[in-house]
Amino acid sequence: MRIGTRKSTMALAQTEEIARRLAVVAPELAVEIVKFEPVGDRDQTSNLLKHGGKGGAFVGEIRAAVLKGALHAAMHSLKDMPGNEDTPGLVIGATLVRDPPTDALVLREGVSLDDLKRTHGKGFKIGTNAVRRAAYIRRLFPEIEVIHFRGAADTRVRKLDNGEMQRLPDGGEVGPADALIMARSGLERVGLASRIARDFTPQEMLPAVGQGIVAVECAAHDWASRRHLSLIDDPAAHLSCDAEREVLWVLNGHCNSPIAGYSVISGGEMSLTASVLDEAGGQFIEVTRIGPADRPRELGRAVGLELLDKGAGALIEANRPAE
Ligand SMILES: NCc1[nH]cc(CCC(=O)O)c1CC(=O)O
Repeated sequence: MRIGTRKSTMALAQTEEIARRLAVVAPELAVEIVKFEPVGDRDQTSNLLKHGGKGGAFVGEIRAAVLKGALHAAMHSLKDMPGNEDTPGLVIGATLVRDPPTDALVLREGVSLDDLKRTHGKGFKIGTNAVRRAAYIRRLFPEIEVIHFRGAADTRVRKLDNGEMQRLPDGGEVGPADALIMARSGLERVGLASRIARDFTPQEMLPAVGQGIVAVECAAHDWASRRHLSLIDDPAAHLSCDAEREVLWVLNGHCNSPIAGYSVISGGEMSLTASVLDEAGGQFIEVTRIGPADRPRELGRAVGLELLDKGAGALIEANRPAE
């Protein structure tokens, strides 16, 4: 099985995890990891919107290789997979057991959490490229300055520590950052979890749809690969994937939309919370519903429709990038 992946430290760690799990359940299968450097990684300056958002920037080239048969499978962070359109011919063959879904604060060396608290965020620069994180951090620390910050997980922390400026698409630059907000799971995968100064609970900062879940995509007609991938599929993660992504689908979420969604399964029930914010964090619509865990799409649909009833559509359209 040839599995395609980005070549960042985090992506390779995720793909190696897939290979390890396949080796346990299908020892006869030879796995080859094929590294790609998609445009979103080659260009470290532009806003991702220029490359068709996260979808175009990170997953487009690898998907094309699966579709033409050059790869049997593609590794994706589920969080980075576009949720408002299908890719005909491809299916998610496996979702791995979910890693911690939450976001965390990483401080520049020499800066303490007390400094941040004392200033109530004043004069502090927090780097992130995610509209959702920017919106939540502005709710938590209203006076904080949020700056555009790009790069693979380990690169981002290195830029923070070195006090590097972030180049901007318009030729200017911002920085240096005093802190970053990043996914705990990503930091763990690149061996930087010890740098976490504070974890945000899902209540403080609702995770992105699919955060912490590694997905493996394959061709719909490739039954051999589908059978192998089904052996490493975690049913609970797959149910959460289906519920959370249904919300994105109903909301027609684009790559610049501040949408969050997180589900928890307990016994036979699933609780799904999703929210839509504006970038300034001033407007905030949140919905929670509970339903049978084995009907995740129904639950996701109900949550998505209730968000629309409460006015989410206008917030999402206001942030939609021009075509
Ligand atoms: N867009 C980058 C990305 N894609 C997935 C993760 C890690 C978390 C995950 O697996 O969901 C990250 C890094 C981050 O958000 O800090």
